[in-house]
Amino acid sequence: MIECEGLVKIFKSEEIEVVALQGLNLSVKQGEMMAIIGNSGSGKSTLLNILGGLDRPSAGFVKVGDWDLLKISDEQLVDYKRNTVGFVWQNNARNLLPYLSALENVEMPMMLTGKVDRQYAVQLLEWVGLKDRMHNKLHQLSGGEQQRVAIAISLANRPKILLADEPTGSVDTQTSDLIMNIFRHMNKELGVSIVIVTHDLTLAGKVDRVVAIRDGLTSTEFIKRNPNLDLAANHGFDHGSDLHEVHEAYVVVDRVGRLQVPKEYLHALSIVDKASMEFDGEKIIITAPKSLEG
Ligand SMILES: Nc1ncnc2c1ncn2[C@@H]1O[C@H](COP(=O)(O)OP(=O)(O)OP(=O)(O)O)[C@@H](O)[C@H]1O
Repeated sequence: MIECEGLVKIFKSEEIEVVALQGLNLSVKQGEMMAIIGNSGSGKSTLLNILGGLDRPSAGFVKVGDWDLLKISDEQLVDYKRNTVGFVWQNNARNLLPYLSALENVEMPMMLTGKVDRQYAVQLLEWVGLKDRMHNKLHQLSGGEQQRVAIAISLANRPKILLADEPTGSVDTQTSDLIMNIFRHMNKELGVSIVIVTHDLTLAGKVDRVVAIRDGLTSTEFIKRNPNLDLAANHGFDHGSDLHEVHEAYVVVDRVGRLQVPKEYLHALSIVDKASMEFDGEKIIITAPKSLEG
């Protein structure tokens, strides 16, 4: 569904050039629900904005469904944004119209594509638990309820992928759990792929696969050991828990064999620009460069 290879994004201004993504690889399957984690500035939002068609990649390869996002025309991009991807932001004011009711808000994107389907709009609001409130104006709803309307809106045009940037960033733990359950339900019910960007490890623990981004590259991949642990996630897997408790961690190796060694490891061994590497038949051992004079 999503294929990124060697994806590069450079932001240029008069004084500086920032390489936000420096050859990132990522693959997401149809129907998968996964999370992307990373520190502030690691490139998460940049990646999501490219996948959402809000920003153009600089180089590399990125395909979503049938669309090649490097080659897509401006006209096709409008179609892509309306029909292929849905977006949920932390600050939901971006997709909501305060003077309209919840139902009218969900029908708005449908109107833009000329395909209003009231029954489906009501169904979406039922799935997010707001059927009883559908005729309320947005300002009559709480922040958490508005976020749930935003999820219904993002799915109005039946996108194949839902992109969520810190979707639970400004709600309490209870609402955050509710929102994650809604995502899971939508994922199962509609088969929509869901990519959640977050720096909340508790939240990341509730999906099957987590990919960590470091310095604009995918560095580590965590895969759930036992999907049935979902149950555990809902009952007590909570604050302070570490992703490692339910996920197996893997370092990402790209097609040509590159992998990213964590900075702290390199620092601990005073490895700066080169290292020695040995293979003992079972393990690959990386050490500080062995002196040639030795
Ligand atoms: N429009 C822009 N112009 C210049 N630099 C940018 C722009 N957008 C992002 N950057 C830079 O690109 C890098 C990646 O930023 P990005 O917002 O993708 O990180 P992030 O992982 O989403 O961080 P956060 O969790 O804080 O949102 C940062 O160094 C950031 O300063």
